[in-house]
Amino acid sequence: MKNLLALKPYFFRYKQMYLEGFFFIILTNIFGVIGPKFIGNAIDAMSRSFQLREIIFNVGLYVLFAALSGFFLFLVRQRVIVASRHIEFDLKNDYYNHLQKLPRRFYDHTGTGELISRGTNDLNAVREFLGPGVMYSFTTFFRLVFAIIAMVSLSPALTLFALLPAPVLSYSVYKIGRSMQKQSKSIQESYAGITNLVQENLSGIKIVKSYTREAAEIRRFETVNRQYYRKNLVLGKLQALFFAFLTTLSALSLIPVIWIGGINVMNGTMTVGDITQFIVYVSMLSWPIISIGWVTSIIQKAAASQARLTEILDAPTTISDENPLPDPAPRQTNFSGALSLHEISFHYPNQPDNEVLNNISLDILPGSKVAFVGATGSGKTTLVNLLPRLYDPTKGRVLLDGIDIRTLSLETLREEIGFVPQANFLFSDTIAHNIDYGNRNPEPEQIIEASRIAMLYDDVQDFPDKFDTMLGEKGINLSGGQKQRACIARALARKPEVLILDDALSAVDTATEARIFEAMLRSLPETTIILISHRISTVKNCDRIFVLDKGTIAESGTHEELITQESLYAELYNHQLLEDEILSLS
Ligand SMILES: Nc1ncnc2c1ncn2[C@@H]1O[C@H](COP(=O)(O)OP(=O)(O)OP(=O)(O)O)[C@@H](O)[C@H]1O
Repeated sequence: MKNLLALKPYFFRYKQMYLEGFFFIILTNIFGVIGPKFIGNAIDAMSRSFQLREIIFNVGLYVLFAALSGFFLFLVRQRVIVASRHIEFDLKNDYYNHLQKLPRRFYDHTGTGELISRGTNDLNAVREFLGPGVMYSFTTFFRLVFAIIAMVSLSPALTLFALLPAPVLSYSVYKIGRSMQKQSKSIQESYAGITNLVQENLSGIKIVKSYTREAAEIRRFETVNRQYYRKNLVLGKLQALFFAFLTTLSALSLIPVIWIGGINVMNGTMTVGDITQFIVYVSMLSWPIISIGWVTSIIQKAAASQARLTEILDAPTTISDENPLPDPAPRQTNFSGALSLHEISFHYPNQPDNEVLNNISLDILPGSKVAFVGATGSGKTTLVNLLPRLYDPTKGRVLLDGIDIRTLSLETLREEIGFVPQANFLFSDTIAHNIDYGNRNPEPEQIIEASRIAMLYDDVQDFPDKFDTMLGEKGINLSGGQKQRACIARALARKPEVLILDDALSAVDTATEARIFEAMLRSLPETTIILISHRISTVKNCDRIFVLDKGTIAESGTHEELITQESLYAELYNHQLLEDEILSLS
C-alpha cells in the first residue's frame, strides 16, 4: 500500500478535481438514497386507496431524484475519471522522460519489452486505481453510510438481519479477488515476456532469416503465448466463479429481509411500502458491499504495479548523480579537446571481479589523432565509453582540458564529444534529420559539410530526394557502409572538439576505410580524433597508437616506432600484411 504514496504529488496536482468529485459523490448518493422513499410512498398509496395523483406525484419525485442522482454521477465521472486520465498522461510523460535520462548501464540489464510492459500494463493498473478505484471507494463508503441510515430509520432490527451476510460477502470477494490479482500479476509478467520476445525477434529478424530460424522462433513464441493463454483461462474461470458466487449470495441476503419484514407487515409495525423501500436499499447495498472486495483488489493490483514503476522511476537518472564531486567546475565553452586518463581502472557493475581496464594512464593532446588497437575483448570500447561518461571509471579520473569530467554537466561534456559507436543506429526519418539529430539549430550547410567529410555526399546525390530521402520503413535502405558514413556525418555535424570512432567503418573495405579516414584527418586539423580499428592501414597515420592488451596499455607510439619494437603491434601488422599478400595472390 505504501507504494501508492508515490502518487501523492499527482493527487495534489489535481486536488481541485478530486475534491469536486468527492462533493458530487456525496450528492449523487444522497439523491440515490432518498429516491426509494417515494417508491415506498407510492406503494403505500396503492395499498390504502388507489390515489392516482399521489402515486403519480411520488413516482414523479422518484424519477426526479433518480435523474438528479444520475446527473451528479455524470459530474463525478467527469471529475474523478478525467483527473485519472490527466494523471495517466503525466505519469506516461514522466516515465518516458525518466527512461530518456537513465544512464547507459541501466539498459545493460533491463529488457526493452519489460520497460514497455511497465509503461503500459502497470501504468493502466495504476490508472484504474486513480479513477474507478478512488471513485468506487468513496461511492461505496457514502452509499453504505446513507443507505444504512435510511434502513435504520425504517427498522434497526431488520437492518441488522439484512447486513448479516455482508461480512461473508465482502470477505469472500476479497479472497477470490486476491487469487484473481495474483493471477493477473502472473499474466502481466507473461505479457512482459511476450513483449520482450517479440521486440527482440523483430529487431534481430535479419539474423533469424539468415539462419533460417523462423520455425524455431515460431515455436518459442508459441510456448510463451500458450503460457499466457493458459493463465488467462484460469483468470477467466476465477472471474466466472466470482460473479456466480456474488449473484447467489446477494440474492440470499434478501431472504431474512422478506421473512422478518413479512412478519412485521403482518404485525402492523411496518407498511408494504416500507418493506419495498427496504428491499430496494438491500439490493442497492449489494454492489457497494461487493465493491469493497473489488476495490481492495484494484488497490492491491495498483500497489504492485506502482512498485514496478517506482523501481524504474527511482533508478538514478544521470550518471553524475551517482558520483558527484563537491565543487562543480564553472561551465567552460571553449574546450581544446585535450584528454588525460589518470590511473583508470574499471569493471562492469554486474561483474565486479572482472577488471576490464587496469590502471591506465595516458594523455591525448588537443587536435591530435590517436588510435586504440588490440585483440577483441581487450577493452578498447570500454575505454572510450568512459570519455562521454557512458560509464564512470571505478578508479581514477578522466580530465578534459585539465577538468575532471565528473564536474562538468553531462550536457556540456557530451556537446564536446562526437561519438560513433560500433553498433550504429539510424531513425526512420530523412537523411538530413538523421544527420542533424544532435543539433539544436541545424544549418543545411552544416549537414552538407558533415556529409562531405564523411564521404557520404556523393552517395546522397544519387538518392531520389537527396538529403530529404526517407530512410527505413518508409523509405530506402542504405548499404552497411553508407549507414556507417551517415552515423559519422551525424557526429561531425555537431562540430565536436573530440571525435570518437569505434570501429566506425568496419562495413567498408580496407582501402576505402583508410581513404575516408585520411581525408577526415586532413579536414579536421583542430579536432581531437580517437580511432578504434582492427586495421593497421587505417591507424598507421595517427600521431599516436595505443595497443591494449587485457585491459592495460601494452605499447604506445607512432606506427614507425611500434613496428620496430617487434611486439604485439608489429605482430598484428605482419599478420595483416601477410593476409593482404594472400588476398592479392588469390
Ligand atoms: N555491458 C557489459 N557488461 C559486462 N561486461 C562487458 C560489457 N561490455 C563489455 N564487457 C566485457 O568487457 C570486456 C572488454 O570489452 P570491450 O567491448 O571493451 O572490448 P573491445 O576491445 O572493444 O573488443 P572488440 O574489439 O571486440 O570490440 C570483454 O570481456 C567484454 O565481455
